[in-house]
Amino acid sequence: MAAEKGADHQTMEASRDVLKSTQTIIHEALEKLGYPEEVYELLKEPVRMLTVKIPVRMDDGTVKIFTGYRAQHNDAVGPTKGGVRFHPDVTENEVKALSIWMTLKCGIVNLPYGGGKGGIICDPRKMSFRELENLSRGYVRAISQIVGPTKDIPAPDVFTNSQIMAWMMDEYSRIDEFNSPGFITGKPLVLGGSHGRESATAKGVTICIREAARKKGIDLKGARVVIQGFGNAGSFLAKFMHDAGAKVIGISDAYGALHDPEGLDIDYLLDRRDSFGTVTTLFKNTITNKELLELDCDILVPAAIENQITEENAHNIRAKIVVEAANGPTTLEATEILTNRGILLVPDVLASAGGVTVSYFEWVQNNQGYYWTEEEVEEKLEKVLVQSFNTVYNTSRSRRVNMRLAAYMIGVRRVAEASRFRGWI
Ligand SMILES: NC(=O)C1=CN([C@@H]2O[C@H](COP(=O)(O)OP(=O)(O)OC[C@H]3O[C@@H](n4cnc5c(N)ncnc54)[C@H](O)[C@@H]3O)[C@@H](O)[C@H]2O)C=CC1
Ligand SMILES: O=C(O)CCC(=O)C(=O)O
Repeated sequence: MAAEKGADHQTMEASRDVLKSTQTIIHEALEKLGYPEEVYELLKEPVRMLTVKIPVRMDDGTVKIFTGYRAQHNDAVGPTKGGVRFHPDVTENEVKALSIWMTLKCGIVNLPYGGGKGGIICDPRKMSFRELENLSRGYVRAISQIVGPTKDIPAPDVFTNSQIMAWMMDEYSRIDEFNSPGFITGKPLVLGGSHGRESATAKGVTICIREAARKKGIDLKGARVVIQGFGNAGSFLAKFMHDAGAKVIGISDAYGALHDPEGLDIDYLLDRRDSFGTVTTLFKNTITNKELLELDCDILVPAAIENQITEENAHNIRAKIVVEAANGPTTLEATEILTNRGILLVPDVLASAGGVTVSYFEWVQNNQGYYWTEEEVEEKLEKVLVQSFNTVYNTSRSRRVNMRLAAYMIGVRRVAEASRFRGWI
């Protein structure tokens, strides 16, 4: 019995290894497209992975050594692109998987980039402003040889923001001896940021929710929405859903969740949340993140971290549509369970691509030195995401595969073709 339990545990651990599960779907997508095995061999891991040690003098005078990563999945299509995550649970495999997802996202929304991603094992919620600045600058010094406006362009992700992008841009500009706004995206507007970047991920998710709701015949007005995570993606999304007339009945952060079947006071929560997306600590009547995911609702949006919907809770999900704002929130097994139950799952590599799309717009504006209005940015984003949603949806119907596999087929084809034309495979 004990041995059986051990085996079960191992299977569960494997199903939560985001790199392994991504590799499994890439393999399946390439097989469906008829590519030979060597294409998989090239695409199953990043072509480059740098691990760095970053010494930071802390406010108490001690020196702490942080570990950071930068993964560059594949640059056949163009320079690599993707955010930097500051989180205590960052791992090498997670960063690798995140970089692969960036390649797929860029392929799906048709951006001239490959995928990259970075991460530092740290807890910014427990660090001072000065310590965070030193860590951000130290990271850029450590990875400076492999990044740059035409090589690999970072951006924000979990627990990083426009201030951190500004420090990183300034540090790179010193190393480059040049003012280099195109080195990084998600910057403050005064430093060459783009209108609409801050809310872009949530805008993209909103467009996907709207399109998915149409397909399912759900009216957004009055629809009950649950959102896990109240940071950049989750909080803007709550606002957009509220503005669209939906009822946001549940939200959460790393410490717990809030539920009100009549609809939460989103404006109040937005006003009270801190810069790390924490708000539930202000309340007594909280529920757990686990309970939040299983609430009766029409639309569920995981917008926090990986492996939240698993084979353990997928049977209990009561939403009609699940739209992944977070990267990797649903395991392979859970994807199958939800699909078999007739729940429409809009995958991360499509639903969360609004962020990198407007990052691309920011980079284009930096390169041309001419800036667009918020309306121009929004109009362009709308076009890209509606088209991408329909391409993935139609592929999933015509090839009789779920939306995740359809999205992978579209994303992986682009990088495979670029690698083939370059003569790499
Ligand atoms: N910021 C962006 O432009 C993009 C973000 N994403 C993805 O969206 C997700 C959220 O990212 P952001 O909103 O940018 O991050 P953020 O740092 O602004 O907010 C993160 C939110 O998740 C919560 N959280 C953290 N650890 C948690 C845990 N263990 N359990 C439950 N909640 C937890 C935090 O309390 C916070 O509310 C991530 O998966 C990220 O990779 C995807 C595309 C672009
Ligand atoms: O804006 C970007 O370049 C990347 C955003 C990101 O890291 C993501 O989509 O996961």
